[in-house]
Amino acid sequence: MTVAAKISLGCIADDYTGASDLANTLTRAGLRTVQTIGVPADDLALPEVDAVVVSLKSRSIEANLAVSRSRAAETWLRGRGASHVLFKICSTFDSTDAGNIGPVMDALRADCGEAAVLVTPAFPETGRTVYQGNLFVGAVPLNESPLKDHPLNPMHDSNLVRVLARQSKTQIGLVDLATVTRGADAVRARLAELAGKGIGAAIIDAVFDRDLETIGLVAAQHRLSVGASGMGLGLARALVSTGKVTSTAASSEAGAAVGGPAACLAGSCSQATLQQIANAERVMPVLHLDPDRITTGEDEAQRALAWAKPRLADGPVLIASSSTPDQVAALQARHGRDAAGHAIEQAMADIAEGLVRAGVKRLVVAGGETSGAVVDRLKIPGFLVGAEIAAGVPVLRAVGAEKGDMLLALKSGNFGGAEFFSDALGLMR
Ligand SMILES: Nc1ncnc2c1ncn2[C@@H]1O[C@H](COP(=O)(O)OP(=O)(O)OP(=O)(O)O)[C@@H](O)[C@H]1O
Ligand SMILES: O=C(O)[C@@H](O)C(=O)CO
Repeated sequence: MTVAAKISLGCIADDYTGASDLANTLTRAGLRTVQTIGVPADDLALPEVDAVVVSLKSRSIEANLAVSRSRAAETWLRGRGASHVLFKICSTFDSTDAGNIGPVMDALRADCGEAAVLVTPAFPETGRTVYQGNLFVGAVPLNESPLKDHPLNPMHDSNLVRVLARQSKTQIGLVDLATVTRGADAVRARLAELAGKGIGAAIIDAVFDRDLETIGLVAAQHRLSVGASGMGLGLARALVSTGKVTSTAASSEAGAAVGGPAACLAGSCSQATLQQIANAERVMPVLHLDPDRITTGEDEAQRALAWAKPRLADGPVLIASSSTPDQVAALQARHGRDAAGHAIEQAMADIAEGLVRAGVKRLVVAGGETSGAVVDRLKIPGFLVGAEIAAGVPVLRAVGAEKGDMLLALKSGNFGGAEFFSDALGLMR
């Protein structure tokens, strides 16, 4: 990839929707940003940028693989001059006791020799706040939120000091809100105190964007941080306010229209996505896939494509595998969690491939794993960031794609308003 100047910020995201969420935040904060799919090939030509977000699909894979892929991304980013690397995780800390946040953090920390790493999934714009190390999703603790029913990583403990300690080899400390409120020097002093005790990482509280700005000022002087888009916001604002980045991100190229047929795919089973699908039924044809048939190897993708193709000329369509938590649990009990998830992701990728072959140029995908499967199948190497559809979800313009110009929106399961699908298509011309 041609990145002419040294980049100011390197980011490794553990899924593709999370990467576009972060790329969106960095762009809005003024950093010229590109999102790449995996570690870029040497011949991928991209514009000069301040930040690169390397998207991995490493959230729910085996921890060893997540570590080796993250390390490869880190090597690439540091090789392009990134003195700070942000490991972007989910704002709801999606992971299991086996990882992958702890193992990846431990490996990256060892590689760069960081004494104590700041960690926060806070992203106040989407209702994710951290207080006394406990993550809140809106008004409720993580373990009472819909994340308790996540198909791949159900979250049953809201205390992130405990959650991360179960995954990491180092001890985990806390930098509390009272310290953050006293400012960057107080945070630095607390971090030094923790490092002095051999504590290698700390969950840091944040409730408002101003907390993230304080955190960003401290983190930017370190080599590594772990967090969601809020940490990105803090780092980006620190880079701009200290004059390390002087550019202003504005990519008119990313916003140019592509025309052509449009379609939406939903593999997320989050409460937000279920509501968005129900609302979409009022404005576009919706096909509900049969997850049992997919998991037993029936060709649901062909049925979906036969249904969609004749409708594309009349306007957008939506194809969804999404089910309620009870139905998801029942399917997983019959077929196994990973087998069911994988089969459905591959069916979604088959459908996306068929739709693009049929001329679709504008594609909205709901769900991180689902987006990963789709983007991989379409062999898209990277994205430029366009308009913001909803907090954490930008319009993306594919760069270097075999199929030419395409616009995509990759929606994290829980993001977006009730009319997300029509909101997205309204901005993807
Ligand atoms: N009806 C279903 N029953 C069981 N699993 C399903 C069903 N529909 C989709 N899945 C699987 O559930 C998982 C959903 O994960 P995905 O990351 O796509 O959405 P999400 O977790 O809501 O989004 P995000 O990671 O962005 O928060 C995928 O593996 C998908 O294949
Ligand atoms: O941080 C978030 O919540 C999202 O960007 C995400 O990673 C969901 O997959």
